[in-house]
Amino acid sequence: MGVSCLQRKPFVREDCSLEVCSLFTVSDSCFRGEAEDASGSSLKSQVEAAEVFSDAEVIQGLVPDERDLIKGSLIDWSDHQACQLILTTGGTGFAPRDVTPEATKAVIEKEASSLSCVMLMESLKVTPLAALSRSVCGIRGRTLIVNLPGSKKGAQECLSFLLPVISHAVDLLQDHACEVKALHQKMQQSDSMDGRPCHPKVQRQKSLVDETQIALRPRESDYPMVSVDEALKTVLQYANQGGTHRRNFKDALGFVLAEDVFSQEPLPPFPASIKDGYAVIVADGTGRRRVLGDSTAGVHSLCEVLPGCCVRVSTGAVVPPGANAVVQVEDTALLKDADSGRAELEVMIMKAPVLNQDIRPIGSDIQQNEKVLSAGMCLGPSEIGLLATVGVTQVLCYTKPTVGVMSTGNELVEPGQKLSRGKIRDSNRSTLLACLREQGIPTVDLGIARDNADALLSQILEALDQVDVIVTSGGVSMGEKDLVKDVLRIDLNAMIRFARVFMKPGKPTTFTTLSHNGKSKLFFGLPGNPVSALVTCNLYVLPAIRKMSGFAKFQSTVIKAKLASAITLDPRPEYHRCILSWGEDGLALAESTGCNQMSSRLLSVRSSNALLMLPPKTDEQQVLTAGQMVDAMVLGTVI
Ligand SMILES: Nc1nc2c(c(=O)[nH]1)N[C@H]1C(S)=C(S)[C@@H](COP(=O)(O)OP(=O)(O)OC[C@H]3O[C@@H](n4cnc5c(N)ncnc54)[C@H](O)[C@@H]3O)O[C@H]1N2
Ligand code: MOO
Ligand SMILES: [Mg+2]
Repeated sequence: MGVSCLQRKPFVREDCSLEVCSLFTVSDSCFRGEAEDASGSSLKSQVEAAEVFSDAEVIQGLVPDERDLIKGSLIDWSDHQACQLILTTGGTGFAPRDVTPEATKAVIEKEASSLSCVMLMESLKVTPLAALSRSVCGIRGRTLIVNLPGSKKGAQECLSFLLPVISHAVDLLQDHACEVKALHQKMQQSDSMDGRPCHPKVQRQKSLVDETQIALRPRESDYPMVSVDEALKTVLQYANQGGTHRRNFKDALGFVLAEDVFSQEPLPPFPASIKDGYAVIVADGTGRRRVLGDSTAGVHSLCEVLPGCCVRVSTGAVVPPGANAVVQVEDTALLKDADSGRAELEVMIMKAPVLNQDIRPIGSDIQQNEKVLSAGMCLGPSEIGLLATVGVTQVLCYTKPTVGVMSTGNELVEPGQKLSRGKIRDSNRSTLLACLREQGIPTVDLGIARDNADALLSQILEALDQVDVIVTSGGVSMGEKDLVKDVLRIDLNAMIRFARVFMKPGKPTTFTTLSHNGKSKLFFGLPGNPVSALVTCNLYVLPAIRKMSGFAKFQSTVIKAKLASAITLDPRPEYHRCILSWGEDGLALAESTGCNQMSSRLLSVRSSNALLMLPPKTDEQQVLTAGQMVDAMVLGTVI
C-alpha cells in the first residue's frame, strides 16, 4: 500500500466543474505601477498548477483600494463574466485604505464564514500576524468570492488551505448534482475505509459490478433524471467552438465563415451588355446605323461608337465607349451585308432606345469594397460562388470537430458477418456515422468495443487521441455489462454531466466532459437501442456539433403539425417518429410511422422526416386526438 493511502489526507477531488476563475489584485501601488503584482502572478501559477482546476480558464484583474471599484469588479466578474470563483488578494488588513472585505460584504448574498475561519486557523499556525486579516468569503449568485491576504506568501498559503474543499463548493454552487452525489458516495466509502481516500482502482473494483459481485449491483440508478431541456442546455454549455483555420474555398462547402469578405473590385468591372444586340447612341433614336465592328464577351474591342453608327455586342461584353444604350437584336433588321453574309455593314434600329437601356453599369452587381459575406454565414453554393467572384480563394472558417463513433456490446458483429446464436449485426455505428456525415461532419469509425472495462478504456483512450467528440452507443443502462459510465467516471476522471433524461426513447443518455492531453473533449454515451441512439443523436449530438462548428442556429427546426390520427401518450415525453407532408389546408400533416414505436425497432424510423414532441401522459390528458396540433422537430425535408 502506498504512503498516500496511510496518511489521513483531506478529501481532494480529482476534477472540478470550475471553468472560469478570476484573480484580482487590490492594491494602490500595483495599480499605479509602483509595485510589482507578485501575489497576483504567484496565485495564477498556483491555480494553474492545481489539479482540481486543470480545465479552468484563469483571468486576472487589478484594481486600486477603492471600495466602489472593487465592488464594481466583483459584480462584473460574477454577474457578467460568469466566473465561478473569484479570488481577491490584498486590502484585507488594518491599513486605512484596506476596504476589500467591506466591498465584498456589500456584494455577497450569503457569507461563507467557515472558509475565512479555516484560513485563519491554519494561518495562525504559521504566524500570529494572521489575526490581523479581516478576510471575507461569500456567495453571490453562483459565484464564490474569497478574500486572500495581500502578501504573496499569505495568499498562497491561504489558497492551499482552501483547495481541498473549493472544488466541491464550486460544484454545489453550480448545482452539478451528479458530481456532488458522486463525491458524497466517495466520501462515504472513504469513511468506511477508515478515512483513507480510495485509490481509483480500489473504487473501480467496488463500483464496477463484475462477475464476482453481481448480487451487489445497484438496484437504482445513481444519477438524477433531468429534463430534455436541461440536458440540451448542459450539452450546449460545453459545446464550445474550437478554433479557426484557412481553407480553399472549393473545400469550404458547409463550413461557417469566421471573417467578413470584401470585394476588391467592382462587378461588373466594365459597363456590360445585358443583351445580344447593338451598342448605340440614344440621341440617334431609330433608323439606319453603320456597324463599326463588334464587342464579344471576353474580347477587348477598340471600337468606339460614333453618331449614326453602332457596334454589335453580345451579352456580358464590354459596351464600347461612346454608346449609352444597347438595342437587342430582336428590335433590329439587317439592311446591308457583305461577303455572303459574313459581315454586317448596316442595320435598322426599329425601336427607340432609352438611356442606359440593357447596360449593367460598373459596380452595379457588387461595389468595390462592398462586404459580400459576413462572419457567421454558412458557406453554401451561392456563397462559394461569391468567393469565386471576388477572387478570395483561401477563407477563414470555423473548424469543425472530428467525431468518432463507437459501438459497444459483446453481441455485436459487423454488418457483413453471419449471425451465430446470441449475436446481432451492429447497425448503430452505420446509422450514426451516416447521420453525422449527412451534416458534413468529419467522422472516424471507432469500431466495436466489447463489454469489459479494459476494452472500453483502451478503445476510448485511443479514440481520445484522434477525435474531439466521442459518440458511443450501448452500455449506459443498468445491466452488469453496462460499464461505459463507470469507465468514464472512475478510469477516465470524466465529469458526468447527466446520465438519465426524462424522455422516450433515450432515457439512459449520458453526457460527459473530460480533459485529454490538455484538450477538452465531449463524450456522448447514447443508449444501445437503435431508435434511441438515432433520436438522441438528433436531439443532443447534432446541435452540439453545429454549435462547435460555429453555427449561430444549431437547433433543429420545430414546426406545428396536425395529427392525422389519434396517439396514446406515454408517461415519458415521447419523440414519436412520423412522416410530415403538406396538407391541402396548407398545414403540415403528421402521420405516425405506426403504433409500434419500440426503441429497438428501426422500422419505426424508416421514411420518417420528423419527431413529434409529445407531452407526457397526465390524468387529464391520456390521448391526443386526430386534428390536434403538436410540435414536430423536422429532421429532413418536408415533402
Ligand atoms: N433495469 C433497467 N433496464 C433498462 C433500462 C432501465 O432504466 N432499467 N433502460 C432501458 C432503456 S430505456 C434503454 S434505451 C436500454 C439502453 O441500454 P444500453 O444503453 O445499456 O444498451 P445495451 O444494453 O448495450 O443495448 C440495448 C439494446 O440495444 C441493442 N444494441 C446495442 N448496440 C447496438 C448496435 N450497435 N446495433 C444494434 N443494436 C444494438 C442491444 O443488443 C440491446 O438489445 O436499456 C433498457 N434497460
Ligand atoms: O429510453 Mo429507451 O431509449 O426507451 O428504449
Ligand atoms: Mg444495457
